[in-house]
Amino acid sequence: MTAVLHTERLTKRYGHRPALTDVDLDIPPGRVVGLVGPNGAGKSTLLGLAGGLITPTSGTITVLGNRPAANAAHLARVGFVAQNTPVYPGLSVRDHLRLGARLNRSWDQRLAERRIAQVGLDPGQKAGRLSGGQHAQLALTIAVAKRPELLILDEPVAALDPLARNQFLRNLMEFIGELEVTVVLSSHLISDLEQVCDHLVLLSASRVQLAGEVDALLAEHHRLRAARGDLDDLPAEVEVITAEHRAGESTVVVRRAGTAPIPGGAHRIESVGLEELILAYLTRAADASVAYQPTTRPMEAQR
Ligand SMILES: Nc1ncnc2c1ncn2[C@@H]1O[C@H](COP(=O)(O)OP(=O)(O)OP(=O)(O)O)[C@@H](O)[C@H]1O
Repeated sequence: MTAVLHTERLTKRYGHRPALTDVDLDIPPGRVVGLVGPNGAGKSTLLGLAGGLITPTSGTITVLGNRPAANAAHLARVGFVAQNTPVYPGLSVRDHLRLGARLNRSWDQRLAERRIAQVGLDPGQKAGRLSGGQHAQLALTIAVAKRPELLILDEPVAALDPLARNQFLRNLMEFIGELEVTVVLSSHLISDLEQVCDHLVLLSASRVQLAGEVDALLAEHHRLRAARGDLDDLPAEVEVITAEHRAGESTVVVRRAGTAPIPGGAHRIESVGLEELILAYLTRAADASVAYQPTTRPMEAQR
């Protein structure tokens, strides 16, 4: 199956600052991919590279079998909603749909009008007068009405209130079903991603820390509880992601390769949820970056 998004050692630096380092990814078609990571992890950079807004420093990226934004026909196959997708303030919602129809050969006017009505946007309203949430809904409508094969959404729900967010995600799921589109969606709201994503990419400090199908990742990870010290000698196939020690008990999140047996020392083996899994990897990445931080004490004070 040809990957919708394929990268090999994809790297982007701004000056000396790495935004993305040696990223190898394969996103199969039909997935809804949640892209997560702390501020500055490289999420927007990855999405910008996929949308052809920026170019790599090294490595390669292909989108739908071609380089990003290769030509007009290729651009038409990708819908992109950035964090602050521009609209024309002086044009009405209806004008934006007209413009979309003129610029996109595969434009679906009925889909666009239905969506505008569903989310309660007034077609006569000037885009410059829309709220942040309404603005996001208009940008998404334009992106889906192109009937893209790949829909890239950079924190689309950040500006929405909880009710609008819920409505946005329900709408999105409806459209995903109808359009048979692959979606890559970045968000800090893990509970939202949990509702819609079947694939996960976790970035931290410019690198991919975890990637794969959500169900497979959840099946590979476990929470072990044991008396403190009983989990000190885990076999090599059982990788410790995070460990917490409290009141004589250790709680450890582990990744088990294949069918390697869980060690006998654990008195409880529990499954983990997506939020716990993501937090475990983010904690590990944050701990690693603290461990490698050079001391910030001035030389004078150290003497
Ligand atoms: N145009 C730019 N010029 C210089 N540095 C940049 C530029 N864009 C991003 N960066 C840097 O690249 C790194 C990754 O930024 P990016 O915006 O991709 O992160 P992010 O994961 O999307 O963050 P957030 O969750 O805050 O939106 C950061 O260190 C950021 O400061």
